[in-house]
Amino acid sequence: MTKVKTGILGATGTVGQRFIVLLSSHPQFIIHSIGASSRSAGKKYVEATKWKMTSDIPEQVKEMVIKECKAEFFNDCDVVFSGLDSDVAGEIEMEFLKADLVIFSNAKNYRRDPVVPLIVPTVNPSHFNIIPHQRSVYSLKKGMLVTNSNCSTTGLVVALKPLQDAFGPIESIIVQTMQAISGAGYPGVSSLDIFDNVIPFISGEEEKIEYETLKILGELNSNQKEFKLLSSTNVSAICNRVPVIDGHTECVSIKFKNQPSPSPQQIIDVLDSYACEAQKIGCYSAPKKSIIIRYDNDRPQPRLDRDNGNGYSVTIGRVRKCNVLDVKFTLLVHNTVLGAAGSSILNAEIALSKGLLEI
Ligand SMILES: NC(=O)C1=CN([C@@H]2O[C@H](COP(=O)(O)OP(=O)(O)OC[C@H]3O[C@@H](n4cnc5c(N)ncnc54)[C@H](OP(=O)(O)O)[C@@H]3O)[C@@H](O)[C@H]2O)C=CC1
Ligand SMILES: N[C@@H](CC(=O)OP(=O)(O)O)C(=O)O
Repeated sequence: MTKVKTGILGATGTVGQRFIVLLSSHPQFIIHSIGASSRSAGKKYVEATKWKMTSDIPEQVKEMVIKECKAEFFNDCDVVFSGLDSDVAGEIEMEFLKADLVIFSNAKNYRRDPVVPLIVPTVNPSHFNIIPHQRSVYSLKKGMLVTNSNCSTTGLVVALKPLQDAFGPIESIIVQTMQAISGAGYPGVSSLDIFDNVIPFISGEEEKIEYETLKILGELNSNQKEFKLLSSTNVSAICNRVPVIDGHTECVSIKFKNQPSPSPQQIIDVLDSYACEAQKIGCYSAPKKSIIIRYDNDRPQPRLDRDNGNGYSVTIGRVRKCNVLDVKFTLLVHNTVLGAAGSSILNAEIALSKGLLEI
């Protein structure tokens, strides 16, 4: 089988390193080109990177020379994954799109764009249907730009999607996050700030969760050209940084529009039996279970549950009645796997199976 040639932008960063690990053993994709800033360009990967993954740098990547993130250097890639800093992602990703390249981005820059889908692979792959329209807007033959969501939003929508499908619209969502340090990139939050501490502010995070949830759980109009955001759902997010390396924990309370609301057991049954499209079509990275339910009172925990489903599952526990809204629970998502690089990769697998990639 011909492997899909992939490029990685921001390959030296936290998300970029996760891309390297996940792609180095991928049966369909091969790492072909890597890019980062001009500080790293021209250097061998092993020399330019402060490697922070628990496995070693894959042999095939160590000696690769980092390129500048210019479309001309990635023209021969079938797919380009972006883990670029959002300060530069906007301009670079647009240059790549206009060069008719295929980009799967982790950055926030185009998530709100009316012709760019915001796709969590285990939730809303139907939003790929906007791609023909995007291609006509930008006069593209084979290129496209697909974003995946903010890492905390990712965990939240995985839990809400099956509930919305089964029980109808969700009227109110209140979510409090406890987000890992790796979410801030490298070197990120200083140890003097985060050790023995909790920081009750992550710039722009609450606004992203409150907006992105409505786009992802919304739908495409029947003409497949416009996203219809959920309009009658209120989302309130409170975000905290905590001294955890990987894995975002979220305490969620929700109220359904339709009353009487489902019981906690009905909620558990629906979450537990959720099978997403990526699983059904047999995508390589799709977890066997998108949602893993834990029944113990003290789970999920980041250290114990973040690698469930190789980091592609969301783990949910403590599902119970809420005395203010209808139901509350705690969830855990791996912020750099399903919350970042893994989502891009699984999105690319879905695009491949939908025939959207020209290889
Ligand atoms: N960490 C996480 O959990 C999540 C991150 N994201 C998003 O993913 C993206 C990457 O995040 P993260 O990996 O944490 O960030 P890092 O700061 O760890 O890495 C940033 C990367 O961008 C590169 N870069 C910086 N400036 C330039 C430039 N001028 N030109 C080209 N490349 C440049 C860096 O290269 P160099 O090493 O050469 O400086 C590095 O490879 C961000 O947009 C972030 O918001 C999304 C979801 C979760
Ligand atoms: N802000 C997130 C990570 C991130 O970069 O998010 P986004 O891709 O939405 O900017 C965190 O700190 O955990």
